[in-house]
Amino acid sequence: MIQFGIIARNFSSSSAVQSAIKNVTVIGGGLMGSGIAQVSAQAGQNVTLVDVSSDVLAKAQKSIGTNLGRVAKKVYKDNPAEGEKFVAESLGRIKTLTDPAEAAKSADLVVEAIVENMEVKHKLFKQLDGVAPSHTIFASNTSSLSINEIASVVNRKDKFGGLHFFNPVPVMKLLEVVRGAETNDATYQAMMSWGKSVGKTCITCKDTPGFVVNRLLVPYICEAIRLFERGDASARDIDIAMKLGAGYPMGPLELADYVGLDTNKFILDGWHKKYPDQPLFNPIPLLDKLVSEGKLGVKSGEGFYKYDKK
Ligand SMILES: CC(=O)CC(=O)SCCNC(=O)CCNC(=O)[C@H](O)C(C)(C)COP(=O)(O)OP(=O)(O)OC[C@H]1O[C@@H](n2cnc3c(N)ncnc32)[C@H](O)[C@@H]1OP(=O)(O)O
Ligand SMILES: NC(=O)C1=CN([C@@H]2O[C@H](COP(=O)(O)OP(=O)(O)OC[C@H]3O[C@@H](n4cnc5c(N)ncnc54)[C@H](O)[C@@H]3O)[C@@H](O)[C@H]2O)C=CC1
Repeated sequence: MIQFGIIARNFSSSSAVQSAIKNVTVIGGGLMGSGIAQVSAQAGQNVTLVDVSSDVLAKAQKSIGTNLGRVAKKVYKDNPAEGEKFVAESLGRIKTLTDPAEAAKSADLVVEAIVENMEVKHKLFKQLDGVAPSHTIFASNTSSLSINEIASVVNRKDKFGGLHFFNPVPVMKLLEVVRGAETNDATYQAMMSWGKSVGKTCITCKDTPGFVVNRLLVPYICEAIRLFERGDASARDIDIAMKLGAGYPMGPLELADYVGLDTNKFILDGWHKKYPDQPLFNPIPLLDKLVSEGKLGVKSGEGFYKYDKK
């Protein structure tokens, strides 16, 4: 229920925050990109959702429709017709494309949520920099890569920053707004207002590894995996401990499965390579083993727990 309050705020005119950004291009239609497209569209913005795969785009449209339905059912519980209108209008604001360059031509803001790979992100932003209007702001939703390093390939470094959302995007209330070394004040202010306009509470972060949340969350999850690996407690007991003893909505091993064990490993390995003297970032043999066995968590049907395959 608490989560729902923020969803309602996205489009309640009395409390909505206005943003100069009206046309948003979201690149990557997976887990995060589809959520970012949803919250933007339900806040009244024109959204272009881009993915290299048209199958992914079809799947994204379906899941956005389902999640908007969840919102409508709650907000318009006494007025189902209005709820249907809300879903149809929000969906109507999202168009899909497979060509990022085409999509960037009309964007005030591009939010990138593609695969967590520096080379692939560089290739994309280099291409977009050549075609997007000069006023267009570029932002990355990266979990663990450096914003400055991603921005290094574009000319508009002053119009580049990080907009880091959390999974599930329609529910999680936080947005980390990351100022890169060259992000100018106007870009930073525009990102903050845009974040508020899509219903998020924004915090300001420097371009440090994991910003705020992941810098704390990833080592915490890793310590839980190490504790389990040592045989100090069962997975169930570790999760119960942190839910009932610390008030977390999910235990650390459940959360690791939810985020994806491959994603956890990718973040850890990247930081270990960059900061080999930080013991919190040391590789974890159990995590490596699970990932090598294809046990990636919820998405693969098994991680620390077993799940119905989606
Ligand atoms: C890796 C990174 O870079 C950063 C990250 O994202 S780190 C991960 C951050 N995320 C977290 O820490 C998530 C922690 N977990 C939670 O907050 C909660 O367990 C949860 C919100 C995921 C689920 O909550 P829950 O109470 O157990 O389940 P549930 O009752 O099904 O859902 C609560 C609400 O969220 C909605 N919801 C749940 N999952 C949803 C989804 N994927 N999309 C849209 N809505 C969703 C439900 O409809 C429900 O809404 P109402 O209250 O309005 O009915
Ligand atoms: N999964 C999570 O919990 C979170 C992930 N992130 C970050 O968000 C980004 C995306 O993550 P997910 O949504 O989980 O990944 P995902 O794998 O669900 O989606 C990525 C999508 O990008 C598409 N794609 C890849 N290259 C592309 C390109 N050049 N042009 C257009 N589309 C392309 C893929 O087809 C895929 O559909 C990553 O940088 C990740 O680190 C941030 C917060 C949380």
